[in-house]
Order: sequence, then C-alpha cells, then structure tokens
Amino acid sequence: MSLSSSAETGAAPVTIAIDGPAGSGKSSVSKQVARELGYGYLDTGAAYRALAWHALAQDADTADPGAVLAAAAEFRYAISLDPDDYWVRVGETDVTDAIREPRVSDAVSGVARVPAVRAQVTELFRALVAESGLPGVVVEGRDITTVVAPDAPARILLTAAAEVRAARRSAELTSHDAAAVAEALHRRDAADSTVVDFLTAADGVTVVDSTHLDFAQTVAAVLDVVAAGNIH
Ligand SMILES: Nc1ncnc2c1ncn2[C@@H]1O[C@H](COP(=O)(O)OP(=O)(O)OP(=O)(O)O)[C@@H](O)[C@H]1O
Ligand SMILES: Nc1ccn([C@@H]2O[C@H](COP(=O)(O)O)[C@@H](O)[C@H]2O)c(=O)n1
Repeated sequence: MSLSSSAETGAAPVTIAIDGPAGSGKSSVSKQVARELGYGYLDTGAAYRALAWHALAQDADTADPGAVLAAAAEFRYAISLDPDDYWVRVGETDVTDAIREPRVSDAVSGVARVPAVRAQVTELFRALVAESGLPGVVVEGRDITTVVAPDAPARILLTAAAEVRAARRSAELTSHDAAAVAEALHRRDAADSTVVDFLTAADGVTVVDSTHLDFAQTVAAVLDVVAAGNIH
C-alpha cells in the first residue's frame, strides 16, 4: 500500500465513519473506499469477533459477562489497517479466517454487549487511528458514527433491505443452508440492536441505502458523501 503519512504533516488522521447492520456491505465497501482515498481501513467488528474467538478458545461462557471480562483481561490483539493486506491476530495466532466461522458469529453479540468490553475496545480503536501515521482511516462498525467517532467529518449509515443483505451473505457462504444463514444474520442484528442503534441515522449521519445499487455504485455513493464533506 502506498500511503503518505500524517506523521509527515503533523495532522491528525481524518476519520470516515461507517455504521450499518450485518451484511450491509460495511467491510467490503469501506475497504474499497479506503483504497480509492489512499486511507487505512479499520474493521472494528474484528476486535469483538477476535475476543469471542479467544473466549471460546478458553472454553469461557460468552453469555456470562464475568467470563467475558476475564477473557478480555488476557487479550493480546493486533489488526492490519492496510486494505490490501488485511490480517487479525490474537497473540501469535492469525485468526483472520477463524473469526468468520459461524460459531464465532453466534457468540460475538454476547461479548459485544458487555459495557466494560465496549469501553476497552473503543479506546483501542481511537488509539489505532491516532497512531496510524496515515492521512485518514475508514472506520466501520455499529457505533462508529455515534460513539467511537461522533465528530468525524463524514459519517454514513450504510444499509440495505434485510432480504438483500441475507441473500448477499448467503451467496458468500455457499456451503451453508441459505435459510439458516438468513436466520443467523437476523438473530445477530436483533441481539446487537438492543445494545447499539445502527438502524436509524443519528443527527448529521447520511444514509446510503444499497438495496438497489451494485457494489461499484455503493462505493461511488459513499465517496460522494465524503466529497460533500469537503475534507482536506
Ligand atoms: N452494493 C452491493 N451490491 C452487491 N453486493 C454487495 C454490495 N455491497 C456489499 N456486497 C456484498 O455483500 C456481502 C456482504 O458484505 P460485507 O461483508 O462487506 O458486509 P458487512 O456489513 O461488513 O457484514 P458484517 O457486519 O456481517 O461483517 C459481500 O459479499 C459483499 O461483496
Ligand atoms: N462497532 C462495532 C462493531 C461490531 N460489533 C459487534 O461485533 C459483531 C461482529 O461485527 P461484524 O461487523 O464483523 O459483523 C457484531 O455482530 C456486533 O455484535 C459492535 O458491537 N460494535
């Protein structure tokens, strides 16, 4: 990745904040937007997934906040911000693929609902951006526009109709039953939305609805919002 460093200019990195429900295209669209802007890309869901993976590896009960907090105390986490070289590690273990397994997706909402865990990873996300040395970072998740970076110069809620999101996710997981994939996605959205409201746009947040847009059109729509923010 060829990126000029904000460390060279002394400026804090620009944050582009993107929220949305499961399967709305946050990771794939954010990665491409980051490439086009020459920015870094931060997948915040990966931290919650990696912590769920770590808790499961310790046979912890991810529905028990005390057990989750104990796992979080021993959590050594690292993530790449390079959209062309994405990896996630817990300690020395590369968990990039493992954190996408359905058993982790099923456990992650339990981990993400623990307030002390949210506070810990929110600080981690802010530090990763601030210390990135990059001109900007596209940060995506559920609470980026409202909690992690409420002052970001561009804040977007990326969404799509529930059946479209389920169909896109099921097209990725071809070896899994489509109805089961859709059911798991909706169950996770329902659990997550009790903790963070990522279905309605907060004040100043622009909605990009990709229900009738293809991938390239969605990326262009997000770039339009960024351009309208007149970010330097
Ligand atoms: N506008 C679009 N048109 C068609 N396919 C799309 C579009 N946006 C995203 N996709 C595809 O939808 C799938 C889900 O996207 P992605 O994994 O980026 O969603 P996500 O919001 O990050 O999901 P999750 O929160 O579950 O990680 C991917 O296969 C992606 O390529
Ligand atoms: N800002 C965030 C990001 C994610 N979560 C939780 O992590 C789960 C996995 O996220 P993906 O984006 O990888 O699907 C998600 O289901 C949430 O439980 C979060 O709470 N806040």
